Amino acid sequence: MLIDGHGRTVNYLRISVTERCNFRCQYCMPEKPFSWVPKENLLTFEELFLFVKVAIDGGVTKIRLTGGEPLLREDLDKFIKMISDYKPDIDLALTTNAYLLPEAAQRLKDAGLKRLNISLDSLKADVAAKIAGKDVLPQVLKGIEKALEVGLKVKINMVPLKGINDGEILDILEYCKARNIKVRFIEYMENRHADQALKGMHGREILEKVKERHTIHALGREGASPSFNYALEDGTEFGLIDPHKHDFCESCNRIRLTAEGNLIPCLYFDEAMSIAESVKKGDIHGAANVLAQVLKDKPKENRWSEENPNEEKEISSRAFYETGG
Ligand SMILES: Nc1nc2c(ncn2[C@@H]2O[C@H](COP(=O)(O)OP(=O)(O)OP(=O)(O)O)[C@@H](O)[C@H]2O)c(=O)[nH]1
Ligand SMILES: C[S@@+](CC[C@H](N)C(=O)[O-])C[C@H]1O[C@@H](n2cnc3c(N)ncnc32)[C@H](O)[C@@H]1O
Ligand code: SF4
Ligand code: SF4
Repeated sequence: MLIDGHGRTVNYLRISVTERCNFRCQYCMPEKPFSWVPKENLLTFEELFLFVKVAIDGGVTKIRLTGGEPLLREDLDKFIKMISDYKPDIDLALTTNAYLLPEAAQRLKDAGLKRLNISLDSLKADVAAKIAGKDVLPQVLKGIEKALEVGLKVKINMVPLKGINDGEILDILEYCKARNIKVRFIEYMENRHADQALKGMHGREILEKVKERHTIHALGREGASPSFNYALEDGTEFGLIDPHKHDFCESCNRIRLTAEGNLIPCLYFDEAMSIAESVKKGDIHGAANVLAQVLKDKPKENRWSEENPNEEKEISSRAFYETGG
């Protein structure tokens, strides 16, 4: 078992396979970064897999591939198959913007992928284009339908933003309800890479919108997930991810690995330690030692603070496109 310095069990590894993306979401990467990590600095899938084996052997039971946009990385299905063959019962999932899913979904499923979390912020083409920086909606909707058709389990992530897509919370809920998929509304997390003019919706405001049409009751948290779940009157479930509360940090079970081999103990902070040197040498013990050190130093909680008029809001300098969210 992997236990961190605060006694929490870590069994969830999120791997960002690329920081590149085909979208420019306002809350994540409104402009192309000044420079990408050069291709030669990326770890190969064989090198990443060496660490995956260390993590699985240590006690990781859930792996999520993310990015940037993970479907931009060539041969992703081969990496999925390597992990799935090594541990067939692993909870193996992917977070994607779905743009490339229409042609990729079947391959991902065949390779052993089990679940997909898909970002869908609007059902209006012009609003989706405003958020993502290009016309994406038709392709994203096609991607969702294809994923369902091939039998992948799907969840939807929506980030409600004031004055942009805040009027669509009920529509996205209806869209998901009709397809029997769960939506999680994510509070916008302030960070230095986002468009600084954005205003996120507070979890309380999101719930108020849902209550305009539904009666809801709280179900609670699902294990160590940051999502707090609710049910509508007919049993339809949805979730709220609210990082401005720190209660889910108490049971944090995750670490993050970037495409260049930085092992990140917490989504909020800049700290990281590299496994690149070890995995490039095939040094399993070296990689395990870096993992042990990162677990030891894992922060207790993030610093996104509750709305407090007397306090300036904390802003993370971590890029979501680098950590994979
Ligand atoms: N504050 C905080 N937010 C997180 C963390 N992990 C995920 N989130 C938020 O939740 C969003 C959705 O995460 P996903 O990539 O869908 O993964 P997940 O929520 O672990 O997915 P499930 O395995 O389906 O529960 C992320 O983009 C973040 O906004 C975390 O460790 N801390
Ligand atoms: C960084 S993206 C990577 C995977 C893929 N490109 C996607 O968009 O699903 C992962 C998740 O992070 C979320 N995200 C990005 N920036 C965020 C922010 N500032 N606040 C809250 N969630 C954010 C996105 O909505 C998405 O669900
Ligand atoms: S949220 Fe995902 S799709 Fe949007 S810019 Fe970031 S990495 Fe790309
Ligand atoms: S903010 Fe940091 S400590 Fe809290 S759940 Fe996320 S990774 Fe864990």
